[in-house]
Amino acid sequence: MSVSVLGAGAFGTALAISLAGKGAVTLWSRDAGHVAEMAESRENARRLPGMPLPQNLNVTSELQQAAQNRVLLLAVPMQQLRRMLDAHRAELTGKVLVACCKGIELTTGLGPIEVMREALPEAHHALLTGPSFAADIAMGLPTALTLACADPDLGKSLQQSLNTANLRLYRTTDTLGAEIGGALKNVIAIACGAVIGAGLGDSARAALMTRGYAEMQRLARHLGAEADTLAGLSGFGDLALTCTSTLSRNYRLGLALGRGEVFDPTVTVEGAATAHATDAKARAMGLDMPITACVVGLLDGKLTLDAAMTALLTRPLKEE
Ligand SMILES: NC(=O)C1=CN([C@@H]2O[C@H](COP(=O)(O)OP(=O)(O)OC[C@H]3O[C@@H](n4cnc5c(N)ncnc54)[C@H](O)[C@@H]3O)[C@@H](O)[C@H]2O)C=CC1
Ligand SMILES: O=C(CO)COP(=O)(O)O
Repeated sequence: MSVSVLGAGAFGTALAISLAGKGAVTLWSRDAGHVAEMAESRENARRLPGMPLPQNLNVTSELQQAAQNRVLLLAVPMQQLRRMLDAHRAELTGKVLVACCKGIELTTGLGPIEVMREALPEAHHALLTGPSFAADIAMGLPTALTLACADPDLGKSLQQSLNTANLRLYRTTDTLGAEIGGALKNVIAIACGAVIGAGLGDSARAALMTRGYAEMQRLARHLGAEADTLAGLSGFGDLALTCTSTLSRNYRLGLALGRGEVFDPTVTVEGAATAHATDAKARAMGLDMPITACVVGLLDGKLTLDAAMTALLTRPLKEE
């Protein structure tokens, strides 16, 4: 099955490089200048420098060309997904769309699968998510991800097509659980970065990861996802990676917050919008998500880290 990747950011480029080990791949960017640069240098110097593009990786800014393939990986940030679907409805109708983004849409509270179902019901939908840094994938280092698809037959077929020499795919039909895991781990990673940045120690981080995981499961159960999905790569796996590595942009934003430093606003940090979307959704549902609420307070400058820690440490005592 031939594949195209739409969105030539770090992740899209890394996936295209890995998939090119199996056969021809097309990588689309909306920016013709960027495509010309990549075609000339055989590198995506803007987003994934130092990783050569294999010869059978074709770069294009013509969506019609990329959309000749049936399977399209959508590797744009979560808050851009709907805009992309709306802009290219004609070309994307009837295709197999695999969202590769992590987050909750700010305006609707929906995850990537739900946004695709709403915006383009005339397509087939799946989600690729889990612990992986773009640079690791592009370097050929071993990685395992979750391929979530409600249709079990399509899920099996995508698992075969998208599995590569260094990208091992596990599948699930619980798309909601996979969405929640991938989205919320970024929020908890911001919190973990903040406590480490402020010098509050590894024990505090372990507490936040564990109680953050409880928050993720609470939301998943409330929305009808399978709590077990959260124990897999898309939840626990990605939480472990993102909360402990300075390669993570979400964790680095947290570090900057904890140190009182400014963070580059042009960097893609999915957890910021997702924290706001999740906090609003949890409040509307009457669900207790105190770490997410604290992250929102920190991001908005309405809560100091000291105040956030006091708020978390003085909550009523309860069973684990
Ligand atoms: N970078 C990584 O290591 C990983 C990223 N992801 C996820 O992949 C998604 C994308 O992240 P990155 O590639 O890292 O971001 P990035 O910031 O490197 O690239 C995003 C790309 O999307 C393009 N884009 C933005 N809006 C667009 C639109 N409306 N239409 C077409 N193209 C558009 C931009 O031009 C840019 O090339 C995020 O949801 C992220 O969480 C997942 C796993 C690993
Ligand atoms: O999702 C990722 C790792 O699985 C990448 O993390 P960041 O978006 O925080 O860089």
